[in-house]
Amino acid sequence: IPAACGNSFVIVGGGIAGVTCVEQLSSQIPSADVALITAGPHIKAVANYKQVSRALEEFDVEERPSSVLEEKFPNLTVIHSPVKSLDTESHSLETTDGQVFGYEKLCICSGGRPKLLTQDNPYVLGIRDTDSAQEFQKRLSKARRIVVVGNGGIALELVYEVEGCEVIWAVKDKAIGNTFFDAGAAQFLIPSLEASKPEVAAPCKRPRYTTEDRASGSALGPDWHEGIVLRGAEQVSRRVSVEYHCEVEKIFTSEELLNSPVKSDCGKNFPSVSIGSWPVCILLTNGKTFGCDFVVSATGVVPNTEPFLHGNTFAVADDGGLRVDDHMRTSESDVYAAGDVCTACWEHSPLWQQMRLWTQARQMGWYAGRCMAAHVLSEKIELDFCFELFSHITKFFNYKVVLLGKFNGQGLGSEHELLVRCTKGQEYVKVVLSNGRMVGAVLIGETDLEETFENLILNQMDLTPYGEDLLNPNIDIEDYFD
Ligand SMILES: Cc1cc2nc3c(=O)[nH]c(=O)nc-3n(C[C@H](O)[C@H](O)[C@H](O)COP(=O)(O)OP(=O)(O)OC[C@H]3O[C@@H](n4cnc5c(N)ncnc54)[C@H](O)[C@@H]3O)c2cc1C
Ligand SMILES: NC(=O)C1=CN([C@@H]2O[C@H](COP(=O)(O)OP(=O)(O)OC[C@H]3O[C@@H](n4cnc5c(N)ncnc54)[C@H](OP(=O)(O)O)[C@@H]3O)[C@@H](O)[C@H]2O)C=CC1
Repeated sequence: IPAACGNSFVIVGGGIAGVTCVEQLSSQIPSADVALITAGPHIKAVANYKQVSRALEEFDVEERPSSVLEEKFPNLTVIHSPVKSLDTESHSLETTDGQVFGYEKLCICSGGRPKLLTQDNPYVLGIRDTDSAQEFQKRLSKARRIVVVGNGGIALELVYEVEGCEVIWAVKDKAIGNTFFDAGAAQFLIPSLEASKPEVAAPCKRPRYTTEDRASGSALGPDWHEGIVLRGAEQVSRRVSVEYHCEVEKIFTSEELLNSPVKSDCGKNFPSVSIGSWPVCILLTNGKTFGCDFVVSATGVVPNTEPFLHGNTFAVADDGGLRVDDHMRTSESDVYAAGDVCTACWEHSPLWQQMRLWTQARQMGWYAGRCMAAHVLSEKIELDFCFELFSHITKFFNYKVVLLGKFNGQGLGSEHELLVRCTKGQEYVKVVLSNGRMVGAVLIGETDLEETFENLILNQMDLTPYGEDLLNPNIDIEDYFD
């Protein structure tokens, strides 16, 4: 092993968490030597950052050459090579191209990878980065029917965006979108799946993930599908059938199918299709079988700790993430972690929970950078305000979606009540109250309520006297609480 060259700070991962961490550290201690080691040729950076309210933020994400970052921070070196191994005892790591780096403080921001239903099945795809999105697009262009498994963010986006191909959507739950909302919101959204998609009026400001871009390894993010054509081989618009309350029993390739007992079932639901015409067939736990061109496994992510962290004794959470404390420190000394790779294991604010999202990757990266700087400068630092209240803005089925606090009553058991207001095709507003105080909200559509509700959640005012008037559309709630 060549002698390790010493860097004060090393950050692994050029996604949003890693890059934000680098930016924060380099701004706070401009004289510090910082190395960013990342597997892909590009880095991801936050652009057009906008603080929508105290807790809500919006930003675009740009894929940039690393030289842009190096020009901005002269003491930064970016290395494009995957980390192969880490030795926390000697405070050094080695990349696959044989370079060895020492560190005073290290931050691991290696993200996550799709948690696939099954490994090594060529008919089961996951979507994570530019490469996997391109592979999906290529396969889709020749597909007549796909099966999407999973009920979270990627599935919600795909079933709405894919055209020219029949989509069978298999969900474990009794309603769609269970990671983001409840059955009421799902009912509000379902008609959008049956209607045709509205024309997109304004072009997307964010960079498109074109086929020229090589994979960066970083996760895709907001609007990733707007840069690519998600069209199958058929001349039909969107056609989605939802299979509720089921999981995958088995996935058969056509060869396996020829000798399998489910052979006669396959095609039962679609009698006009001969069994042999599909390359793969999926058997669901509700007893139905579907032949299809391929299966999309949109079944979540696993933190990216393999294989380079082997040989160390990191404490790992149940979800596979590196456990971090309220200063983003892992269990290994001088090693921090941020973004999808880590699991927040401090005692959470009653209104916050971790979700592996773009915003949290930025916030954690930024806070980890601050903590690393504070620790070398022997300064005190307290958990940042951004971990007080969970907040997320996104878009599903072309509706603006805002989630605040315990938006699904997470962890509240039966100790909560719900107020709901819904206007079909326009808005869905749900408020979660606990002991008369607002603890969460789901706002779908242009409700304009996010700032007021955020304040009501943060100030924990007793709302009992207002009763259902809280959602009375004839009362201007903003004035009410001024
Ligand atoms: C299809 C899709 C759509 C999404 N849409 C949204 C959305 O609309 N809103 C939202 O909030 N979130 C969304 N997300 C989630 C969001 O993209 C992630 O939470 C976020 O990008 C995580 O950032 P990260 O920096 O932790 O990890 P990543 O972006 O995954 O970055 C990890 C980095 O580590 C590098 N790396 C990995 N292993 C090594 C190694 N051994 N050595 C060196 N480098 C390594 C990778 O190359 C990469 O640069 C989406 C995710 C996907 C997949
Ligand atoms: N607009 C946005 O905010 C978007 C965010 N993302 C983020 O990107 C990441 C990846 O997205 P995605 O893959 O959709 O992950 P999610 O975590 O959002 O959703 C995964 C879904 O798959 C279900 N699931 C897990 N295992 C199985 C299984 N074996 N069979 C059937 N269903 C299963 C989960 O159910 P259960 O929860 O019951 O385990 C859950 O409904 C997530 O962090 C997500 O938050 C992605 C796209 C858009």
